[in-house]
Amino acid sequence: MTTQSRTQTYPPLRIRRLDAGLPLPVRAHPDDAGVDLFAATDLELEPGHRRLVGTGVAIALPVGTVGLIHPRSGLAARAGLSIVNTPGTIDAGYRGEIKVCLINHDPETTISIARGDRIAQLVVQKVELPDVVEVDELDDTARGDGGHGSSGGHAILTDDISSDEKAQA
Ligand SMILES: O=c1ccn([C@H]2C[C@H](O)[C@@H](COP(=O)(O)OP(=O)(O)OP(=O)(O)O)O2)c(=O)[nH]1
Ligand SMILES: [Mg+2]
Repeated sequence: MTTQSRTQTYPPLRIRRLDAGLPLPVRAHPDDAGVDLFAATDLELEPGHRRLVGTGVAIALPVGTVGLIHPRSGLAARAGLSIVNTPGTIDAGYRGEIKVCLINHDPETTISIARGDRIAQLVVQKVELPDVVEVDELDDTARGDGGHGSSGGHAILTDDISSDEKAQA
């Protein structure tokens, strides 16, 4: 028995199939965030290689939303497949084919993808569209300009450890 279900209705996601031989992309489960996208072509990705792959669909997102193209975790864990520019950004005004820049992160094994395989997922989110306004000063905050590990607790790279520390380790 499911414990939760949709309580809200959402505007439909308008998808145009550019490739009638592929099924309409859908969510694997009704409450999933991602709509799975198919590969429109067969391809082989050698270790470390990347390829821009068509999905055979175009969409019309409402203004004020963005489509984010995320990798699928199963393929990432099993095969090392990911997306170079993850998450890819689909602008509301884009009407071309959604393409995915796949990359094989596995150091040894070539990944074979067949036309019709689900290679990525589209997540639609609301987005702010503020005008860009130049200012001379920014307000003070507790963090200020500290970043990139300033709060500590990050992993130490082997090369960061001095030879004395290595000897003690
Ligand atoms: O993974 C992606 C990312 C983008 N796009 C499409 C939709 C998006 O609206 C357009 C532009 O994407 P982006 O702004 O990320 O690329 P850019 O390099 O800045 O190109 P542009 O100058 O066209 O904005 O390309 C895809 O099909 N797949
Ligand atoms: Mg751009």
